Amino acid sequence: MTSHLKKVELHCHLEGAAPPALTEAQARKYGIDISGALRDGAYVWHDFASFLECYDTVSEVYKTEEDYALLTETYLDELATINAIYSELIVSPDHGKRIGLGADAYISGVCEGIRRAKEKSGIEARLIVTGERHFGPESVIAAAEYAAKAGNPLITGFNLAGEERMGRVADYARAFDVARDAGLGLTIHAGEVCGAFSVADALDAVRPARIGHGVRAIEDLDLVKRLADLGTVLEICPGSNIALRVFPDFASHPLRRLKEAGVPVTISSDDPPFFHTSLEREYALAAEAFGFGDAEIDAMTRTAIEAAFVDEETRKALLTRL
Ligand SMILES: Nc1ncnc2[nH]cnc12
Ligand SMILES: [Zn+2]
Repeated sequence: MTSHLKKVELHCHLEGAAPPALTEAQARKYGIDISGALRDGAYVWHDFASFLECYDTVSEVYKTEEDYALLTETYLDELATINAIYSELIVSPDHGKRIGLGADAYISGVCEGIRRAKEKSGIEARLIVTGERHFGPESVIAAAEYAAKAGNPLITGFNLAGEERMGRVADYARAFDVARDAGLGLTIHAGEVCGAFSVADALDAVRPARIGHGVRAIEDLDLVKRLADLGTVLEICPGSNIALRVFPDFASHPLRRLKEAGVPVTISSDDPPFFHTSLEREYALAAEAFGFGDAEIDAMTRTAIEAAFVDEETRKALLTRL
């Protein structure tokens, strides 16, 4: 039982957290046929590439500032009911631009959702702006420049997501220079679809404080030691990894082995309804599938707070609440 534990998540894509019922209502509101991406209350995809397509299709039904406020508020309200005290949401102002809403209105809607949720439950949230590899290096640089110039105190990090098989991390390094110079925390999706080399790439080209997933580092034990020595924090999303068949089952998932090798690990949900999961289930899995006790799970939550992209005052307050 992990329902009583305080929870924190460092890795959740905002549009990836859209509840199917809300997406259905949005599609109806705009007269959009969503049946290719959402059927019988579940998102439809069959591999990583079709998951990314489904994700982009779902994103299309969130169109206005208020749609984004509602989506953010809905997700954070749900998190608050399971004892979550902090969430970092991965957001794509680029998407706001693509749909004609504009990056500022997109972010402003998300911030309004954060404000509403915090007013009700006290839940804290911050935003990690992401570039998407499959839209190319120039769009990733533009996302970093937007994040750097926004001057929005809730934007505290920069990420690289999307099709991991497209290009190498070095192709996107300039975007991370921009983000680093602006004082943003850095994290990169790596070692999810591609093997250990992509995690090594991330360390060589950017050396981020955190890596999204990173689980396939287990294929190279020297690299695992390097992660442990550097203290690079992994944002591990076991349910996502099983749904995307990165590993065949929880018994072969390396969460425990990475932790025992001294790599700082944390638990997140990634794109919960797409992967038939939730932060609540990920915490339950930590106990039931991986055999961690309450104290070990609390220690991972503490690691997450210590690695969070927040100001020191907020970090201290979160540690006190834990
Ligand atoms: N798990 C994932 N990996 C890469 N890009 C993503 N975008 C949304 N979810 C993602
Ligand atoms: Zn992700």
